[in-house]
Amino acid sequence: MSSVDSLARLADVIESRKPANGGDPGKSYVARLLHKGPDAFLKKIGEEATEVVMAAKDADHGGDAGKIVNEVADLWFHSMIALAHYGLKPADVIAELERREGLSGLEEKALRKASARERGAE
Ligand SMILES: N=c1c2ncn([C@@H]3O[C@H](COP(=O)(O)OP(=O)(O)OP(=O)(O)O)[C@@H](O)[C@H]3O)c2ncn1[C@@H]1O[C@H](COP(=O)(O)O)[C@@H](O)[C@H]1O
Repeated sequence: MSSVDSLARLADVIESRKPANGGDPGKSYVARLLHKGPDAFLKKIGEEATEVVMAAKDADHGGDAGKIVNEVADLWFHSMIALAHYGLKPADVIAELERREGLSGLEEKALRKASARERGAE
C-alpha cells in the first residue's frame, strides 16, 4: 500500500466528518474543527507550522530530529482539513508537485521574472 493511498484514505475520513456528511463535533476532532470554520483550522495550520520550525531549531541544538516528523504530520493533517473545506484533495497537491518535477526552482523564478518583465514592457 503506498503512502499516497494513506493520504487518500485520511482525506476520505476528513470528508466524512463534514457537517453536510453528518460529522459530529461531539465525537470527532475533525468534525469539531470543520464545524468551527476556517478561522479555527487556519489558526491550527499557523501554530503547527511554527511548531515545525521550533522542532527543527531544537534539532539544530542537539535535540531529537524525530520530533520534526510529529510536527510535520500535524501540519499536513491540519492542511488536509483546509484542502477538504475548499473542495480539494491531496491528489491535487501531488499533481502540482509532479507538474513541477524536474523544473529547478531557480529556473522557475527566472522564467517568472522574465514573464513579468515582458508584461511590463507591453
Ligand atoms: N491524524 C490525525 C491527527 N493528528 C493530530 N490530531 C489531533 O490534532 C490535535 C492537535 O492538537 P495540538 O497538538 O495542538 O494539541 P491540543 O492542545 O490538543 O490542540 P487544541 O486544543 O488547540 O485543538 C490533537 O487533538 C491531536 O489528537 C489528529 N486527529 C485526527 N487524525 C486523523 O483523523 C482521523 C479522524 O479523527 P476524528 O475526526 O477525531 O475522529 C483519525 O482517525 C486520524 O486518522
